[in-house]
Amino acid sequence: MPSTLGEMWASLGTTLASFMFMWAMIRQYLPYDLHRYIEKYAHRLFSFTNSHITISVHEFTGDRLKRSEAYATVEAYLSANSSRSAFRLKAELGRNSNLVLSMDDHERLADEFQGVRVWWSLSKTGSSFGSMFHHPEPERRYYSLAFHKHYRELITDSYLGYVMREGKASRVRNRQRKLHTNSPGYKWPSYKHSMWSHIVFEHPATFQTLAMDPIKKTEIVNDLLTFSKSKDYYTKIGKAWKRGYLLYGPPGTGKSTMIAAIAKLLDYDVYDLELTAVKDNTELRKLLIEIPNKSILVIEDIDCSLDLTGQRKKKKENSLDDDDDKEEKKNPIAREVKDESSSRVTLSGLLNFIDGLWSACGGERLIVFTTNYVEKLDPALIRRGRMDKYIELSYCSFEAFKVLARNYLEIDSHPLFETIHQLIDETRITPADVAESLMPKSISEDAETCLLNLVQILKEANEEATRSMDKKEPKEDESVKQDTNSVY
Ligand SMILES: Nc1ncnc2c1ncn2[C@@H]1O[C@H](COP(=O)(O)OP(=O)(O)OP(=O)(O)O)[C@@H](O)[C@H]1O
Ligand SMILES: [Mg+2]
Repeated sequence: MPSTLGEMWASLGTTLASFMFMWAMIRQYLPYDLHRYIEKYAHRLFSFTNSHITISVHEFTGDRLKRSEAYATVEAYLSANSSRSAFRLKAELGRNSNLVLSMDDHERLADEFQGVRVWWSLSKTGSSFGSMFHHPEPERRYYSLAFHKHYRELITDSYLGYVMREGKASRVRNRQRKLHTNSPGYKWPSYKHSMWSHIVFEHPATFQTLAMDPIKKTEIVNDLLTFSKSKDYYTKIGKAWKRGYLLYGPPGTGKSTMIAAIAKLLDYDVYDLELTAVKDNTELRKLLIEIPNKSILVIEDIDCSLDLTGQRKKKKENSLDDDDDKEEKKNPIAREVKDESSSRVTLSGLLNFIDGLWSACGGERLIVFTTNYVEKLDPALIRRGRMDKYIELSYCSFEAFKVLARNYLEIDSHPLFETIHQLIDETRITPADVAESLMPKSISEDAETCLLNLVQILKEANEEATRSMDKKEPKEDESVKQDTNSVY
């Protein structure tokens, strides 16, 4: 008898799942009012007779701003099962260029947990095309889980937890690191349009290949690893789980390279925020909400991204005889176009973004600013608490050179190392320049030729520096200033 009852429930479940599947297909082609009407009465009718429960997991939540983590996790969990039993699958590129399969729209599949059968289906509402009856509605996907009401507790208490755990593990296994950037131009963001667009991030830099003082390097690596394991600690001290890094130093000293190395070390995604493309503070907040955990938010060259002090605007407002202002007054359309194209992100908006209330949504997040001119930054932006760690990337030391020699020439020692040691200590040369001269320019060039190349460049740079020092001797203050800002 129990087996007959079991079979009956199973067949009822299958019928119900088939019905839901058919309905999801049909409703796309019906006018919006009609399918809402049918659904309303169908639900009422089913609630009298239905012995099954359905749980939906929608793709977008939180006022439709953010893709639901639960949805992505269910998708990952089902992807492992779907490749075995679903008939229509979609494929996406996963880690190491492997294809990851998941069920396609309007597909369904059965799963079993502790001898209980459940049914998953993927449905879609809305469509990108309009019809003669209605306007196009944005597409929204959702998974439905159907099971017999007899197993309510088992499914809600155990099965869903199991799906989440398995799904998360599968996401980690198949995850590919991505480089995201904010995409301007979506005036009316919709369900389909994320505020960010991305590509797969395969930067080869690691901390091993990064040329810098080894003690400083170990300290940074330890700091990062401690951060990534400190969830409980941050909760205990009542602080949002995030950390700010300010990387500063002359161009070509490895700031961007270090960001790539951090992403690799922690297996985080990179969100490269182009501040000048952000329309205003509201858009900035939306961008922040979309950034998931385990990510690095990067704002490069923060000193030239925007006029963050707001002073330029004030100055402009005051100077009525400014040519541009006159032009704008004469031509209101020109002003409008200018307003549209220029960003209205303010310093206070950015500070709120970093450590205001909004910054606490999500966790395990690094915020990295880079600049060539740390002294130009507003102190409010880089005070402790906002930027927790300042890292100076400077000119190439002998230790850093040794790392580059290992990377580029695969050597740990050479008779020329001593000469290079002496010269490099007296010269201000960036790791980028050293790297360039160490790179063989043809297949016939061996390590010695490359090292001689470097010796030559170091000597030239030294002579050049002495010459310019001689010239500028009388204006000592100015020369020091220029040296710190020099561009190689
Ligand atoms: N510390 C370093 N270790 C290893 N390679 C480096 C280092 N610094 C620079 N390089 C090499 O020089 C190139 C330029 O470096 P990178 O883009 O990281 O400099 P940056 O400090 O970000 O410069 P900018 O201030 O102009 O953005 C890199 O592609 C890398 O090959
Ligand atoms: Mg850079």
